[in-house]
Amino acid sequence: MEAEKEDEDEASPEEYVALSDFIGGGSDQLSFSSGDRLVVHSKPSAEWWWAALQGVPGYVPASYLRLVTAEEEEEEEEDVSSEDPWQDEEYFGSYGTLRLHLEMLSDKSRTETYRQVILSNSASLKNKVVMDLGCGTGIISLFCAQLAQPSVVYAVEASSMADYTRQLVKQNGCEEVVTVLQGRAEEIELPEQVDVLVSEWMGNCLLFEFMVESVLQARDRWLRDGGVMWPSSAALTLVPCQADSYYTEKMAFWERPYGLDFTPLQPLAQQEFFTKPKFSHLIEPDDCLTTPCDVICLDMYTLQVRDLEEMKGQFHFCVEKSGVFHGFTAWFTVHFESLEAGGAAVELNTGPDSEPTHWKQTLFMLDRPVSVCAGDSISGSIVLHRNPVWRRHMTVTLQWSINSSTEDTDNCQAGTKSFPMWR
Ligand SMILES: NC(=[NH2+])NCCC[C@H]1O[C@@H](n2cnc3c(N)ncnc32)[C@H](O)[C@@H]1O
Repeated sequence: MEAEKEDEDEASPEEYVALSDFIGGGSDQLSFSSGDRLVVHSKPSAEWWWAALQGVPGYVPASYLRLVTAEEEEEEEEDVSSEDPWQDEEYFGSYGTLRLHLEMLSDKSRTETYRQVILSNSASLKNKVVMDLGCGTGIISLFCAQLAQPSVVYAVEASSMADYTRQLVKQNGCEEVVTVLQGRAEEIELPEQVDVLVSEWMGNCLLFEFMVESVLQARDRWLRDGGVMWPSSAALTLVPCQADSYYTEKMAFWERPYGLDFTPLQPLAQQEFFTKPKFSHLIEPDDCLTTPCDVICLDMYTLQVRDLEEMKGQFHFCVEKSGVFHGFTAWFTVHFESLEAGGAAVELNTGPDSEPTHWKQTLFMLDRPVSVCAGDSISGSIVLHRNPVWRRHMTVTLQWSINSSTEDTDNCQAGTKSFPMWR
């Protein structure tokens, strides 16, 4: 085994494709997005390999990578446009493994909220027909069968996880109520319309992955008139914020490392660390410079797929305390209306004042921080522009202007920046 390993270390570089996103911890780990191509130079251990992404070297977790086959390389020579704009192979491939399901099931705030929705609507769910879109391991369908008496739950799952979901349904004695259908929700056939369409479709910054498109198509095809969407509505919330520790870690670091001046690297640092949003950011409530504001609100009954191409929101923030404006942080809240008229809605809030979730929050760093004072205002707009080619991706464009409250300076600092998520 040893000899073989050494041989591998000497092997010529090989090209691998990333099966899902990875955020590198520590300075020598490489971050990458699902679908990225990495060149693996050496395999010092089974778990961690030394690789490069667009020339930037670092350690990568071997389990996230799949060797690019000779056929794929040939295909690329022939016709690069053969790439699936939905990247379904990588997307459903990653959901065919346990890693993401474990992350979602371990997220108590998320999973308990869906359990609470079922529990608080238990009586109204009696004899109802339910569709669980993108059921994954089937947790929501199992809650329905365990906590209520629907007549049937159609648990739809496109990835290979569906085979295991059937076993879990049987293992928990729910096969009378829950029917697992493997396939894309846009393509499967249900035997009947549904009274309730429940799904956990929210991605980073609410929309990344654009699974919401599948939910809208299923709504238009399978939700009966008067049927209920869970979630019923969604809101993207934004706040101008400080991000001093992140700024220090990625930018200020280069000022005096070990007494040396490394500032010529700062343009590189800005490009590498501040060009894309930082997802899984945890903002402290104290980092908020103003009261957060809902900038985009989605009504799941009226939202149309065409609306997803470009969603815009305006904002006008009043700075409540002096500090450094490093960027904006975004998160989302979804609401589940009660099946009973007038009943209380259930809310899942992924913001800093709620229990942390696996989504955490998303940080958009400005190129240069700006000092602001209480009384200043930060006005502008946010545009979520869906990627016309890569249909699960989008670009978030923020435009802002800062109006200083102190009369003597009429400096109205303005700026705009576009952040790809992730292509
Ligand atoms: N909240 C999210 N961002 N992701 C959590 C739910 C994702 C689950 O839905 C499945 N899934 C996603 N899209 C679809 C689809 N169109 N049809 C069936 N299953 C799907 C996917 O395979 C995974 O098991």
